[in-house]
Amino acid sequence: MRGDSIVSPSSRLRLGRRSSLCEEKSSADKEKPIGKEGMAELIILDDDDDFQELPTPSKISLTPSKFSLTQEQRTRIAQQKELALSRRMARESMKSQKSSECMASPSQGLSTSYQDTGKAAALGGASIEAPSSASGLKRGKTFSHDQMDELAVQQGWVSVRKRPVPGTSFGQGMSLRGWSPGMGSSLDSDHSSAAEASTENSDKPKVEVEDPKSDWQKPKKKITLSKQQLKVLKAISTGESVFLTGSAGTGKSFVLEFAVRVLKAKYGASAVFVTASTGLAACALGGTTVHAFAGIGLGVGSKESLADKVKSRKDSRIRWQAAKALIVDEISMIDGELFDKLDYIGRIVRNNPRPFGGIQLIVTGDFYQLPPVNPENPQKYFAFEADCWNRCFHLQVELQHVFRQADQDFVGLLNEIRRGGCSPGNEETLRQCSGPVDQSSGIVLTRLYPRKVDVSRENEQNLRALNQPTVMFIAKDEARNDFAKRQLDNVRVEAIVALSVGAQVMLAKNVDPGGGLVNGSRGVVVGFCTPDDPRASEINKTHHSVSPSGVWPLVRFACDNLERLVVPESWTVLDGEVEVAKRTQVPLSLAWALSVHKCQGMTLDRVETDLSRAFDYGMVYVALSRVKSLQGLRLIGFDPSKIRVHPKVAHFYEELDGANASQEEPSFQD
Ligand SMILES: Nc1ncnc2c1ncn2[C@@H]1O[C@H](COP(=O)(O)OP(=O)(O)OP(=O)(O)O)[C@@H](O)[C@H]1O
Repeated sequence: MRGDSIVSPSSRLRLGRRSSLCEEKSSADKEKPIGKEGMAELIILDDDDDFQELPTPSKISLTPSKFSLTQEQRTRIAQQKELALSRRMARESMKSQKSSECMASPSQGLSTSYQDTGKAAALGGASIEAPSSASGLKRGKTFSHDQMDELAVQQGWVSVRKRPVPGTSFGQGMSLRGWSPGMGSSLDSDHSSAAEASTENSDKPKVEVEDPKSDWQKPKKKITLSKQQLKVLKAISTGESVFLTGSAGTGKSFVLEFAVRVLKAKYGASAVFVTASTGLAACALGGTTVHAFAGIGLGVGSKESLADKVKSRKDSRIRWQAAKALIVDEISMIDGELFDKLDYIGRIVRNNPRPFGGIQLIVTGDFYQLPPVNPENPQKYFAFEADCWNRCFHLQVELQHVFRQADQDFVGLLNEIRRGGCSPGNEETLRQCSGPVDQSSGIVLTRLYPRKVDVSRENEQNLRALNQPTVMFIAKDEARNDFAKRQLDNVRVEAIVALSVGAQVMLAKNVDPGGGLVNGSRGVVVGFCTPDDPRASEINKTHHSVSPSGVWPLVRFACDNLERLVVPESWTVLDGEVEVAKRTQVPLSLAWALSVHKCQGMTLDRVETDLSRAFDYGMVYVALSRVKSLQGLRLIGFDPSKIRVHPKVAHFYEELDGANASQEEPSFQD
């Protein structure tokens, strides 16, 4: 591990402290005080204040389905409960051996509450508190699991299939709690290994916070921000612009989630814009692409013409002028030319000579991961090559402690690959990962492929192997012209989606970020709602062309194990603010296999990958670093020559290290 890890403002990187971030203030967006102890405010925010305020690109459109509970189902539930309870007890006993001041005590973990949102379900704990909203029930009264299971079904919080569907991988049946976190979903966050790793660290984490991703399936675990993470959040809370980098799994996105809360508390939600380089990353944060925020369409053209375009369009002009903080995630995929253009537009549209017109910038990403696709100007391939880059940030911070993987040997191996190396010992370790991975728990391996064509082949083969009738969904596409129509190829859902019962699927749109249903959420098709069902006939009134057979998929999602009816969604292609094309389709794609590009930013439990055809910089590193442990990795076709690092990236991080070494402030390490 390298020494200092925070690049504190060196003369090269530092800007003077800004007392105020922008001139214009309205009563609506007046800065809210965050108090002397800015971070204290940060960590005591209610979960209700959580990310529900994030801009959601679409309305919630998935509705839980209801079924009645049979005796057979009750028996199965009881079996699942026993299993869950024994797993839980084993976990708790392991945890108690590693007791730590920064984690919830095991006794806390043994009971949990149903939440008032109605999405609650039981853990394997001994007793469960009923929601206050449940009719006839008082908060605080405890119920057996059986009572709660029945209550949950009666109240419509959960639904239970009448019989298991062949090929179903999630929980193999109808358990209310058969899902264990991280079963191949990008958004499952099981912090146990991470928290354990952090407690073993000598740099005692400072602040306990509620994990914003905790859900009703798990006890709310206390998680602890590392000193570095805390330092970054403090800087952000005092209005500093920060570039936050670090290897995969160091918690960049995790810090961002808190940063969004801090900034919204400070400036008001309407002045904070959450963006990312790709739609997938943006959706995971509940934001939009940086192009959409900027109102620059595809971003082609001179910076002057783009600034004119933004100024002439009311919506985009108002957005730029209202912004007090701009968050940009996955910066590695934004090229330097575009970054300079954004800086220019900010200065011109806001009539303010400071970088980005004085907007506080929070930029995150790891340049060792995937690079920009087709950068406009090869001289400015990476964002750090932008002329404005070093003027933009008060702080450039490289997080050091990896939370995603607890095994330090694996972390060392990944860090070596990140920097383009692979020692003979590590190569041997990876070659030994070619054997089968334990799938007895029903967790299906996610296969990662460098090329999209392999992803399609694999998904199609698996669909055929189910040997179930296939239902076709045909997108309704609308476009102003041929150019706009071609842009629909970039939309995250295919023109034709073929589904069968048992198909492993992934959501292609953020439909309910608060409920965990986001772009990338994993699920399984458990049935189809037929046209005689009132819900289906309602959808068919407007979207019959999408489903010629008039049926609509019922999907059980991993995030909460609930079955939902999935209805069509629309994706639009904008040129600036003008809608030029639109696709309407069921927001699902097959998910036995994923492309490496699609999985950047995800945490996966079990991965199988063939990287012999990896072609881009950082691709091998991105694929391998998704998985939490070597035990969850099946690697076939490993070729060390496919580990590629762009020399400019290596140079950038050497400079960052150099700046670290010369900093005067005490160093921070995890
Ligand atoms: N302080 C912490 N305590 C416990 N868990 C943490 C902490 N910070 C991050 N994590 C967990 O570590 C995992 C990886 O975090 P995250 O996805 O934010 O990393 P990242 O740096 O954005 O990774 P990538 O570069 O791959 O996108 C997540 O499960 C996250 O919840």
